Amino acid sequence: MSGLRADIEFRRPDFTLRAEFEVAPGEVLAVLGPNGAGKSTLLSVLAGQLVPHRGRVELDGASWLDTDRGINVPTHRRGVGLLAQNALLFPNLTALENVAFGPRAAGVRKAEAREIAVHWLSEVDVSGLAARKPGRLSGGQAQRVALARALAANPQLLLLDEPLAALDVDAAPAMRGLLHQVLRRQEKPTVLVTHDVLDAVVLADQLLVLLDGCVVEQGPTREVLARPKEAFTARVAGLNLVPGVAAADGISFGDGAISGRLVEALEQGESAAAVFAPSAVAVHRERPNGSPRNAIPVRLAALEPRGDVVRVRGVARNCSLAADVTPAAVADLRLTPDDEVWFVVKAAEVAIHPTSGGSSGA
Ligand SMILES: Nc1ncnc2c1ncn2[C@@H]1O[C@H](COP(=O)(O)OP(=O)(O)OP(=O)(O)O)[C@@H](O)[C@H]1O
Repeated sequence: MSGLRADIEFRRPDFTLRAEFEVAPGEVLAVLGPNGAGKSTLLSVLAGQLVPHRGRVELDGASWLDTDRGINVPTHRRGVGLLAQNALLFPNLTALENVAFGPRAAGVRKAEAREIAVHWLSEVDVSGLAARKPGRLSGGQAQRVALARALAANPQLLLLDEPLAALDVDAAPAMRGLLHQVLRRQEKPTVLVTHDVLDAVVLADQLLVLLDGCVVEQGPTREVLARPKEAFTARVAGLNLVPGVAAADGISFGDGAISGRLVEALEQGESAAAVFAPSAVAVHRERPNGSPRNAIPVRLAALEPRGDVVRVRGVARNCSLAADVTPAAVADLRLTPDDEVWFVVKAAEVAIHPTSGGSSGA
């Protein structure tokens, strides 16, 4: 089979990681989980830096690791491209020389390695910085060069380890948008470790949630996040996420629509999601008349006290949604599970993100 297949069991005295997954060529798998869940351990096993007690890792049918057969291909022969939190560029080389380094190390002639580097610097939108050394690059620019360097080596497998975590709030969205563009053109499998659910929404086709070394959720990103089974996933998701397809000023979602702010340019019909916070949602018994706000029909599932507010959970066309309202509002509206209500949210509070994957989910 082509793509990545892994079945791993890694033990430490107080910790065991068990995970089994496949990532098809061109697909992105996001691994999400709290501190200590085992995300870095999993990446290190894929990269060959840690050897598990039991396991198999295969890429395009070639075995990288098979503990039963005593196979363990060393890191430098796995063809893994790694983008870490920090760019880790060679300080004495220019951006261009940093990117050309991988091809040169693989025996490509100087002029050709330079051409490859020029191509990848342009793919990540930093052609103008080719002659600069890392000391004169911003964090976001350095991370783009590091991405170009990882891709220029023509890796069999791309590993992204919290690639946006060290960027400031201005640089992270731009880099996320760039990764979205670059990864959708990739033909190799990618594994992305992240704390940020938005990275999974925008970049990943598949999502694997780890808790204490165990896989607690696994499946298409939008399905897992729209219908989280685990409280942890619902909490990290923390945001309402409605999968659909891009429409004029938002998404269409079944026979309804949700308007919002486009985070990136989107073509109509492209797969997209509307993302908004539970605190932005008001709950109404009747559909508000003549209001420009979004109104989504919801069947209530549960009411959970959370500090000063009550989290009202409901389901709209198979998608779990949450609203945070005051206890007084819950009492006024006499909300109880199974009620049919309207979740109302202003378009200005809704972000429309492109999402990975071909299926519309609408
Ligand atoms: N070098 C090590 N030696 C011993 N135990 C370790 C080592 N590295 C990690 N651990 C432990 O293994 C478990 C998994 O850690 P891991 O770093 O894979 O988690 P993580 O999900 O990447 O966490 P974070 O989000 O904090 O980076 C944790 O219990 C951690 O304390």
